[in-house]
Amino acid sequence: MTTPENAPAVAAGKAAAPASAPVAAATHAPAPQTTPAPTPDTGALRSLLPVLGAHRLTVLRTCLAALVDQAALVALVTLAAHTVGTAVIGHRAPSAATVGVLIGLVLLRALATWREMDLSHDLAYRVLAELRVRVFDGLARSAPARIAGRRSGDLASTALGDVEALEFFYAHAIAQLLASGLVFAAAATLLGILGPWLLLAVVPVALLLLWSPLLEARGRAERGARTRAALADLSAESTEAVDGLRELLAAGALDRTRARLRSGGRRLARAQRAEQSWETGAGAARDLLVVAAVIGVVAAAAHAAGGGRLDGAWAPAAMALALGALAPVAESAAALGRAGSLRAAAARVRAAVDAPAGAPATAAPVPVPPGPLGLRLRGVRFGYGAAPVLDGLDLTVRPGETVALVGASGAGKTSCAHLLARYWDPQAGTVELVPGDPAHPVDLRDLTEEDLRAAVCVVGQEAPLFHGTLAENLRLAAPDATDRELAAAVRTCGLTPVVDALPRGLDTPVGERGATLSGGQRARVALARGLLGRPRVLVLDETTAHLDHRGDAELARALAADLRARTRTTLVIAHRPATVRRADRIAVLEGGRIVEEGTWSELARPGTAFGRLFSRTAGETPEGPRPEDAAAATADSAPPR
Ligand SMILES: Nc1ncnc2c1ncn2[C@@H]1O[C@H](COP(=O)(O)OP(=O)(O)OP(=O)(O)O)[C@@H](O)[C@H]1O
Repeated sequence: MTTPENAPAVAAGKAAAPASAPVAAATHAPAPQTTPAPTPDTGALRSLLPVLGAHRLTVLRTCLAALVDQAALVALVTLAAHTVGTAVIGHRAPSAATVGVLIGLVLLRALATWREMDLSHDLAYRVLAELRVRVFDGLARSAPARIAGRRSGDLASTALGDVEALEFFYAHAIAQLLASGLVFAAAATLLGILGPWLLLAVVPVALLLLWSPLLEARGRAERGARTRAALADLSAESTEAVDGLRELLAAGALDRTRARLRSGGRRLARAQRAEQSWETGAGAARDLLVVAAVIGVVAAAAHAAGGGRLDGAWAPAAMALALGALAPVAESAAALGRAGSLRAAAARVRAAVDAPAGAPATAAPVPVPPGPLGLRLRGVRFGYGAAPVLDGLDLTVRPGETVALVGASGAGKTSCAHLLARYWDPQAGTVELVPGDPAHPVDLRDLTEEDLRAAVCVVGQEAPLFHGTLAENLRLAAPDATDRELAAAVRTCGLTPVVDALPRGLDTPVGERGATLSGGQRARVALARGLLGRPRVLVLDETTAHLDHRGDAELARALAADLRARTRTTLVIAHRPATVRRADRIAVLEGGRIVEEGTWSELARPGTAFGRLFSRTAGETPEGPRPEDAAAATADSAPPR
């Protein structure tokens, strides 16, 4: 199971990082963070090969086209050289049949090249499209465990850049290797028939060519890993800079950001340069080897022809045959080398594809009991690192009840909400839904994802909206919601004036992340979105923190008046006293467990943890709220229960 401790390491496909550190990485960290180049993973490319399984026929056709392409070339140059040799030595013009075969080979080669390119790219793009979805599935399955501590640009880099980099491997390397092996075997056999001694120049060079990528594999993998890491950092840095442009501008930090981008760009350029220089050098070395082999064949063939052991017309043909056989081997060696440098990309993709589920699916799901549902956390222990955030937490919210969960900042309230949404599983204890008959609770781990999402809805403070219309955003969790239901949710959440003021009402695009709405309006949309799914358990994590006191009170009134409120169970996480005061009961979280429970009047006494909390966090004594809270609470003439 993915635990908060191991998730980031699993995610990055690299050595484990301290689990508590990563949260800050998602923000606009002032200091540049660089992704360490992961250790090259020898099996990464191989492990992605099964993805080709669904495209066996295309793989076969691609290999066949590559084989015809390479064989046609070798046959063409060999026959052409033999024709020239015959013309020079035997003074015989080529026959019409020879010319016909030469023309046929040219056409066949052109056709095969086109077909091979077409098929291999079709195969590669289909495989990449599938891999992208698998990467997304892996990220979704393991979120937020996996994405905690990873920067969104880094994730985008995996989902797009790393997958894209593998195009070469799928489009060229595989078919190339297979075809060049077969063509070389055939050409070498022919050379052996012409004169076994010719093989002495060709076979050692072929072996050397194929051995060279293995020799330099480690170095290549390390250089490739450095490039992928630099690319991921630059992608993360750029994404964060664009996302936080306003904040950077306001903080006067644009120059520093520019400097960071420049330094990231230079780091990437250095890494790419190092790869490129090596590639160029290795290419030159391969060319030298091929030329040396061809010269060897020419010398041996000339010697044999002079000694009458070889028909002179075959001497140029032997040279062409050697060249034709070795050139694809050299290309395969280049492909193998390049594949080595793709191992880092493959490792990152594999880490995403194979990411363990943050909340593994159950093998034997149980149904959610009908009727109102309460919730219960029993003996829950949970933490992100060595130290637990929640330790032996017990909390029960009865069906239909509204409980306010309060605690100092960092006490673990949001962690409770995340356990209820099953973003994580507790390390000990259980999180349960409890029906009217408390003897038959169901553990969240025994529910299907679908049932859980239908029963429990967690609305956070920063629920982002998506690019699209307001209606599309509202229907996120309930795509089949009718216009009437939409209008009702809009009314309940006090969005009617907002919708009326929009140029196209509910069909108005809200901009990326809901940029055209205010924070309070976004919070209302998030709540309406949650209500449309008709959850039986609603968890509001500082959902109304962006609203003013009046808005908060209005929303509470509307929620209480909502027909389903009688059966809906609500856990409210809030700092605002007026919000807390409306709850039926208050639970105080301190030191990882619930230390006090009771109504406002029971707890609002000096000397209680609740009293200490509110005098500290709200500048208010528990005996009496501040004037504005008192006003809001009074205005709230219809407390929920
Ligand atoms: N993904 C995470 N990785 C590591 N540590 C985390 C993560 N999320 C929260 N924490 C830590 O867990 C502790 C509890 O955080 P949590 O968000 O649950 O507190 P909270 O009571 O909701 O705080 P607040 O009232 O400020 O929102 C904090 O110390 C926080 O730094």
